[in-house]
Amino acid sequence: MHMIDNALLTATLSRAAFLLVFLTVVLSQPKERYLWHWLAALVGSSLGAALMMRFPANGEPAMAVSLATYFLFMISLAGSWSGMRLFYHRRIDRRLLGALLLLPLLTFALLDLCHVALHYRRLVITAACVIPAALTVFEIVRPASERLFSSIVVALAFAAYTVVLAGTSAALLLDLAPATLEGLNYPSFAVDRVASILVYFGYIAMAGERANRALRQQAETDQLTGLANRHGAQRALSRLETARTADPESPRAGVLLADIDHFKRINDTHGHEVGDSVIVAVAARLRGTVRNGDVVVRWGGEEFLILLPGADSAAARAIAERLRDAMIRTPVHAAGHDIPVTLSIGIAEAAPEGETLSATIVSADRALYRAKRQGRDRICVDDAEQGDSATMIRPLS
Ligand SMILES: Nc1nc2c(ncn2[C@@H]2O[C@H](COP(=O)(O)OP(=O)(O)OP(=O)(O)O)[C@@H](O)[C@H]2O)c(=O)[nH]1
Repeated sequence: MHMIDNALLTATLSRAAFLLVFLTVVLSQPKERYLWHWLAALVGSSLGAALMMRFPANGEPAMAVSLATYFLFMISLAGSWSGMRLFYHRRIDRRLLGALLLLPLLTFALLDLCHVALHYRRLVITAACVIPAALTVFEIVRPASERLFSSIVVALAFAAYTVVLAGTSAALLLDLAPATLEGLNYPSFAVDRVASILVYFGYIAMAGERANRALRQQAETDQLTGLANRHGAQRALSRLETARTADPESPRAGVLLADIDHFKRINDTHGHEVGDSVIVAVAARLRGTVRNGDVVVRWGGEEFLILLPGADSAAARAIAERLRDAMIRTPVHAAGHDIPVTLSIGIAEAAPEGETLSATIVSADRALYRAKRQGRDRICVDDAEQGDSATMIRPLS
């Protein structure tokens, strides 16, 4: 057996093993269309490698075998590209996909009819392979809303394919490489061995990384309002806390706890679904009233935490007034009812070198409790600077 046969045989067997693993991944998430494209790509490259074993080392196989083999390799590269587009929620241009698959084969057959030397026919196929390989790299590196760590591995693999294919094309064009299978394939085999492993595992890692992110996002998001939930708030809290600890001169941060007044009555009068709509409307109003860098959290049932990085006490009070006014001015419209909603708000300030943010939230909660006790629809400030050891709770309205 030739060395090239050995190489092809082991490449084919290892591809078949990877394929089996990948198949289980696809079947576990059958709705992810990109996985089916990548599966087609992997099947294409496995069958292509198997068919290539039938190529004579120094000659040319039957035309049908050549075309079938090159078609499978085109499926492999074009499927990688189309799968990558679907992965990033991009539309696939069917005409481009068709051209990537068929144009090289048509050109190869046409050149054969015109008795063009094998050398140049193989050049056409090799050069055509560069396009989908480079496009796949482009789909990964172009700006996207989602950056996945594991995609780097796949991008590197396709960059290697692009370089080797382009290099082989240049060598064929300049007559530097023999058009024999051995001459053409030895450099690409070495790259293919490594790159195919990166691609197979990279695909699985990309799908897994995205699924993990989605799960984490889900766990940290309140499903009713779309705001961060208490669990999700921990990340923002530790980010702010780290910044405060690292820089003793860091700006203050305002902490507000806002609670809908007499919410139980709203539920009892209008029903739980209307109650839900009120919570959603209040969440949207809170989010719409604060700045982009501020953090709004659904802290509990009808309670919201608002973190205002950089806001001193006066700024936090002004924002709390704005929130309270926004609620008073416009009743919430839900299920045909205009429901008046008021908020009680507790404020505390995390001063530089002062208490931790978690402790500040406890202070804001104390101020909120006082606002409730004093009649609701009001703002109270837990102002440590006003007293010595005891904390002053000052109602603002
Ligand atoms: N519809 C709906 N109700 C909720 C949700 N979460 C909590 N609740 C209800 O909110 C009500 C809160 O009642 P309380 O804690 O007594 O507070 P309140 O009626 O707003 O009175 P104060 O806060 O003292 O002004 C409870 O009846 C909870 O069942 C939710 O997601 N949807």
